[in-house]
Amino acid sequence: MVEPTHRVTVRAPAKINLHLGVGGPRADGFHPLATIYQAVGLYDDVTVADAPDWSVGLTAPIDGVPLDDDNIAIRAGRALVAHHGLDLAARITIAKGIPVMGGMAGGSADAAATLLAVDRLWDLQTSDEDLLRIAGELGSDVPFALLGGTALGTGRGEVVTPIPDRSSVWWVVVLSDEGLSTPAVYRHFDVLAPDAVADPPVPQALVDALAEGYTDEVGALLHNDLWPAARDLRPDLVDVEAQLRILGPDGVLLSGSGPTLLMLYEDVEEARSAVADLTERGFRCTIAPGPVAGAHVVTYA
Ligand SMILES: C[C@](O)(CO)[C@H](O)COP(=O)(O)OP(=O)(O)OC[C@H]1O[C@@H](n2ccc(N)nc2=O)[C@H](O)[C@@H]1O
Ligand SMILES: Nc1ncnc2c1ncn2[C@@H]1O[C@H](COP(=O)(O)OP(=O)(O)OP(=O)(O)O)[C@@H](O)[C@H]1O
Repeated sequence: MVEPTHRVTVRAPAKINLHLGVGGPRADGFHPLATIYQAVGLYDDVTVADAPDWSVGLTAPIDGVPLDDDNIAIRAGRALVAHHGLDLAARITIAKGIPVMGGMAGGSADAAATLLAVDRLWDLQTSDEDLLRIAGELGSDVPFALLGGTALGTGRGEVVTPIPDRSSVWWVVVLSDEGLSTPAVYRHFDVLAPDAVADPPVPQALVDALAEGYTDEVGALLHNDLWPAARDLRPDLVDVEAQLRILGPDGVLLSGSGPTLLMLYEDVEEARSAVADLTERGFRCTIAPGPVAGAHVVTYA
């Protein structure tokens, strides 16, 4: 008789920040945030299978993704097993669809996917509260990758509250050949904004526009406090941003800590023609819908 394969695959989305309000650094070095997250349709698929030891691999090699204990997916797997006081291990395989070091939280998506996959693999029945807490300990963006949809993020980004979003939009994701380091962007933010407030305000007008599904207003209200720091570190982004605005999208935005840039479209045909135009001019870009679901099981065997 053939032994059953014990294997679970979880899909987790990329995120963008429709609003990223950043305050001055706290005593622990992290920055207080008031952010509106949205999950968008670029995904990593994470498969976990019983194994004698923890290990991680990619379905295709990608520079910049560690394949040792530094990989956040292994840290997530170990953390959940330790939480339950168990001595179990898994082989983790990641199929990456989210750009690496693009400010779209690819590593965070892998951590969230691994938490859910490991929970299901061994039927650990972790409560949502515990999963979100462990996620927050792994990284500021990880809880949102579990939640998906559109949400308010506070604290250092790890405290997430779903908000109503009746918009249904298309993002043209304009990639960069080189990544940007998140800590470096935050450090430069501190230089540029030494008087940043301790408590950045919730962007109520954007919250209301999302609840009503008014894409035009959402486009006009997109905002990222890290943009001045990112464009200082990567001056080439200034010209790219200007070229994107000329195409007349409903909005343009730096994704998280960058360097990925985003164009907002309500109409998918307009988004497609922007991609065709930009591709012809040598840009690397793709389309992603938003909002989409958070981490979810796709296969169980
Ligand atoms: C830029 C964003 O993606 C916006 O959602 C996040 O703020 C970054 O989230 P993340 O990559 O999950 O960040 P973490 O892994 O928690 O922290 C990485 C580093 O980013 C900086 N960091 C992150 C979050 C935050 N609120 N303040 C910070 O200063 C710190 O230097 C920290 O050492
Ligand atoms: N599973 C993983 N996938 C990608 N990067 C990982 C992973 N585990 C650890 N890392 C490390 O995390 C760093 C950030 O990678 P990631 O692709 O998550 O960046 P990002 O999308 O800019 O993140 P964020 O938007 O959360 O700041 C990389 O330099 C890489 O060394």
